[in-house]
Amino acid sequence: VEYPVGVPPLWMGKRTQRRESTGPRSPGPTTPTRDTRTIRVKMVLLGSSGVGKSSLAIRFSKDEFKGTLPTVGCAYFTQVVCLSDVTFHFEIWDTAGQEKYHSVTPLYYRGAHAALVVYDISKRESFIRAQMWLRELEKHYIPASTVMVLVGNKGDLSELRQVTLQEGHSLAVDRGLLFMETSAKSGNQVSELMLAIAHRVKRCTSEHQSGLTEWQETELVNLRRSETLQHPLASCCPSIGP
Ligand SMILES: Nc1nc2c(ncn2[C@@H]2O[C@H](COP(=O)(O)OP(=O)(O)OP(=O)(O)O)[C@@H](O)[C@H]2O)c(=O)[nH]1
Repeated sequence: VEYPVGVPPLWMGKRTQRRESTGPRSPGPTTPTRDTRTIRVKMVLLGSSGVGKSSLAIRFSKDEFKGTLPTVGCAYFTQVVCLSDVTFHFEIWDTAGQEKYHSVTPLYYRGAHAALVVYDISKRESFIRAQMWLRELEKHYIPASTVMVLVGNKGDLSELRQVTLQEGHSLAVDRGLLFMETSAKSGNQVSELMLAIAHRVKRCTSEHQSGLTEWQETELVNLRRSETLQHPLASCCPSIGP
């Protein structure tokens, strides 16, 4: 794996806890047990500008909600999700939603094991745009083994809702996607979303043998570590990233 400049690799071993957990909210994976597999998962966040991709990534990796600026190119986060017999090391690529970055986005979603298309439930336009993203992903880049997820974010803004739960659900059913409404602001359904993705990735791994990288046993340094970086090379260096 090549990491972008400034992002140190996360060392992980096979010894992890057996309880299901997703990072800081759950009791952390501080009590390693033996013989669980550790697998690296590349996950990419896509969708219009302002739908809350960065906020979701921050909520997931740090369990925080804070002011964000529009992403430039791409940002990178990590988090660990433990299932009973396997530990997933998520590498989260948070892409920029602004139109001017559209042409570089494929650099980030190629090779993704999970792709999240995010819309804002209070902005219909973002839902229409999400459908455009889904068509693009399905047509050009994403193999059947990739876990595709539709996420309706800003669920806390229900009084401003422009996209019904039923509409999101129907789109997901039509296309065979995992679907969830979340709130990065309150944290509602964010851990649940990640656990659902981990389970789906696990299932896809066994069905498709999709090339997920199993980590070799190495020194266990810190399973709870998470990193973020506003990526300085995002729009000029196609060789960065896994
Ligand atoms: N009420 C509410 N606001 C949110 C939520 N998630 C994000 N926001 C706000 O929406 C705005 C945009 O959030 P970002 O996370 O920067 O959106 P983004 O999709 O990463 O935007 P780009 O980087 O431009 O692609 C910010 O003001 C966030 O605070 C949420 O769940 N609820």
